Amino acid sequence: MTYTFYKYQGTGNDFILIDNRQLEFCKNNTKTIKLLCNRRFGIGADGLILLEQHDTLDFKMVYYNADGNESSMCGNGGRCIVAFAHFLGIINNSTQFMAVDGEHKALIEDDIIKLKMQNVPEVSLFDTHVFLNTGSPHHVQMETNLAHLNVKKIGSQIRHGEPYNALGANVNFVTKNNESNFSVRTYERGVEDETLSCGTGVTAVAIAMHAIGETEKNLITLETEGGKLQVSFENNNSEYQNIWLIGSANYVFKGEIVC
Ligand SMILES: N[C@@H](CCC[C@H](N)C(=O)O)C(=O)O
Repeated sequence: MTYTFYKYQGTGNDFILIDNRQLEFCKNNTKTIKLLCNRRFGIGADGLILLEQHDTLDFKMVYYNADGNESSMCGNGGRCIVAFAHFLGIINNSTQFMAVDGEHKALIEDDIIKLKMQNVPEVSLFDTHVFLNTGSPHHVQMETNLAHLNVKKIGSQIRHGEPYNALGANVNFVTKNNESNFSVRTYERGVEDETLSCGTGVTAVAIAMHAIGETEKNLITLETEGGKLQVSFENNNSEYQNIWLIGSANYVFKGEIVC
């Protein structure tokens, strides 16, 4: 079968998007999805996302990492699929859609997509790092020399080591620039490399920095290798609520694949 694919990126986290409302895409073929995401033998992407129909909401998002496996929530992918649904004419400037971690609301203002994330009821603090789940599991640790850090090597060791082991976690390294601005580099599980930006990752970083007292702000700017993102939230009795991930999401190109 021939499918039209669309390439989108959100602060350099790039995705193949496919309109699968007819449920024709070979979604259980891990090898094919991995090949499509390969940067030398395929289209090249950090992940592949299917837009499918949902009974009560505007659409459903199905997310696969570049390794071909379906995974947990992707924040940048969530912002990209909203831009894609808008391009397809499925939605206007606001939407409610289903993802693997539940319902999400989103708002569109030009190329800025504001995505509401699930509440975060628990943030685990350790001497060296913070662990929390923002739709995907995230290890967050502060670093003084972010620019020279070997993110792939150290991130991989942490992702595969105790206590994460085979299930793994995404690993975020952070430097504080000021009360409301932090720089972040992320090693992504399922891509098994550093990506230019991770949406659930910067969300985790903003909340972690608040939880450990590095900031009292509730609107944080995160500088990633692929650009700026913003995260806003409320903290009520140690649960983080009303969390929004804000940033650009853009169409790159389209093409055809046969599989
Ligand atoms: N790029 C993502 C996170 C995608 C999921 C992650 N790789 C995992 O498997 O946990 C984002 O923008 O949130």
